[in-house]
Amino acid sequence: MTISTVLTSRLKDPSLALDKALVGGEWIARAESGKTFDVTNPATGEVIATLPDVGKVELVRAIDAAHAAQKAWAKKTGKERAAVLRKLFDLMVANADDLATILTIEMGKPWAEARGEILYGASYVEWFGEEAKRVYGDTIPGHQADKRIIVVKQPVGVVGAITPWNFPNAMLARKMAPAIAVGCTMVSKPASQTPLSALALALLAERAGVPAGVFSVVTAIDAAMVGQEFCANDKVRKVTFTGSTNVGRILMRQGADQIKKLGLELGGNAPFIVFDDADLDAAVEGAMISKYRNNGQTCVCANRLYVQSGVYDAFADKLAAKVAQMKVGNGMEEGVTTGPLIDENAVRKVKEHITDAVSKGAKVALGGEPSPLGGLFFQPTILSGVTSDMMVATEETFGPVAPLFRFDTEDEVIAMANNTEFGLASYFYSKDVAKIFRVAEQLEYGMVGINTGLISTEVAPFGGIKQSGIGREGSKYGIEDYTEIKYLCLGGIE
Ligand SMILES: NC(=O)C1=CN([C@@H]2O[C@H](COP(=O)(O)OP(=O)(O)OC[C@H]3O[C@@H](n4cnc5c(N)ncnc54)[C@H](OP(=O)(O)O)[C@@H]3O)[C@@H](O)[C@H]2O)C=CC1
Ligand SMILES: O=C(O)[C@H](O)CS(=O)(=O)O
Repeated sequence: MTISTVLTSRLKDPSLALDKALVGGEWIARAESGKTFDVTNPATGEVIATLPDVGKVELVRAIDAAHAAQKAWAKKTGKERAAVLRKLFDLMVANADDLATILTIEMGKPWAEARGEILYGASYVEWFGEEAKRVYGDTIPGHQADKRIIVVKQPVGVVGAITPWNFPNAMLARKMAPAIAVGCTMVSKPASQTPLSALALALLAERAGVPAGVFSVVTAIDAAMVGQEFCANDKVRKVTFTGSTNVGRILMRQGADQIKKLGLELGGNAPFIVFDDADLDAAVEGAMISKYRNNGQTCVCANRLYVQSGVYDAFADKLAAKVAQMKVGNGMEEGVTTGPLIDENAVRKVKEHITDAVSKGAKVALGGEPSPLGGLFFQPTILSGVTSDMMVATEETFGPVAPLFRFDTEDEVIAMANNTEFGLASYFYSKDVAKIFRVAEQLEYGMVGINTGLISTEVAPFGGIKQSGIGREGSKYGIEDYTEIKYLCLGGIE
C-alpha cells in the first residue's frame, strides 16, 4: 500500500513508517480481500497512509502463528525474555523522535506530548523487562506428612489485544510488554485511526529479537470481527482491551461462552475536587494537566471539577488565566499546546455537552466555540455554574471542557463525586492530613490523585472499578494478569 512523503520526509528513519500489517512474522502489503483503508492526519485532513484492511483469514493466520510460537517463547528463561525487552526499550528511546512524529501526524497530539507518550510506553517495556525475571511462585507446608506443595505461575498463552487511538503507542506497550515478558504471545489490533504507531512498535520489536509470530499487529476496519474472533477462538486465552465501556461490555458478552480471561481498561468520569484549604496554585496546575492533557482525550481526565465555595471564584479566575495561555494548532508546530480532536464525532460531543450545559443555566467562562482554525480544532473551554443535571456531569466529555461545580460540605462533594457508574481516576486537593485520609478512603475509584493531577506511571497499578474495567496494568500487579497459577501437590515423599 502507500505511505505519504508528508510523513516519511519528516523521519530520520523512514522505514519506521509502515504500510503493511504484521501477520505471524510476515509483513503483508495486501489483504487477500484486496480491501484497504486510509489513515488521515486530524490536523490537516490529509491521507498519510493507506493500509491493508485484513480480514478473518489473516487474523486467524496470526492467531495460529502466535499459538505455534508460544511454547518455544515460554521455554526461554525470564532472563532471555528480559534481554529482548531491554533491547526494545533501548530502540524505542533511540527512535523516540521519529515515533513521536508518526504519533503526532496520525493522532494529532502536540509533538512534545507525543514524545512523552513514547517514553511513557517505553517505561512499561523497561519495567516488565525487569519483572520478567521475578515471576515468583510459592512453596506451602504440606497438609500431610508425605505431601509437598509448590505453586508456580505460567503464561496464560495467546493474548488478543485491542487498543484505542488516544495513546496509540503507550496503550499497546502497556499490554505487549507484560504479555511477552512472562512468555505469552500476542495478536494486537490498533484503532484504525492510529495504526502506524503500533506498526512502528512491531518493527522495533522484531529488530529487538522478538521471534516471528510472538507479536502480530493486524490492521483492520472491522473491529467487531476481530473482537468476535478473539472471543470465539479457543487458541486465544485472554482478551485485553482499552477503550469505551460499551465495547468492553460487548467483549464480556462475547467472551462468556468460553469464560474468556479479560483485561478491561474502560471509560472514566473523574471528579477533581478543590477544598477551601487547598494550595490553589497547585490545584490550578493539577487541573491543567488532568483536564487538558491530550486535549482532554484521556480516560483519566478530570471530567467534573468540584470547587468549595470559599475558593470557587479565586480558583475559576486562576484557571481561566492559565487556560487563556494555551495555543491551539497543528501538533507539529513549535509552541502548540493543544492539537485537533480526533474526529467529527468528538467535536460533535464537545459541542453537545456545552450546548446542553448552557441551556440548563451554565455560563461559558472561556472558549466554548470551535477554533477559528476550523476543522477538528476546538477552543479550550471553562464552564461555570454547572449542576448535576447537565450531561457533563454524567457523560465523559473526552474533550477540552472544564465544567466547574460549586460545593459547600465534604459529605456533599463525596456523594456527588461517587454518583457515577464509573470508577477509574479521581483527584482532590487539600492540606489537611485527616481530611486526605477521610476523602481518599471514601472515593469509589481505582486511583486517587492527592495534590497532583498526573498519576499515570508504570510503577503503579492503573485501572478502575465499577464500569471502568477489570484488572490492572503496570506495576507488580500488572504482570499477574498475564499468568495462571498452578498448584503442584507431590505425594509419597516419605
Ligand atoms: N481506561 C482506559 O485506559 C481508557 C479508556 N478509554 C475510553 O474509550 C473511549 C474513547 O476511546 P475510543 O477509541 O473511541 O473507544 P472505542 O471503544 O470505540 O475503540 C477502542 C478500540 O476498540 C475497537 N472497537 C470498536 N468497536 C469494537 C467492537 N465491537 N469489538 C471489538 N473492538 C471494537 C476500536 O477499533 P476502531 O477504532 O478501529 O473502530 C478501537 O481499536 C472513552 O470512553 C475512553 O474513556 C480510552 C482510552 C483508555
Ligand atoms: O488511554 C488513556 O487514557 C490512558 O490510560 C491515560 S494515561 O495512562 O496516559 O494516563
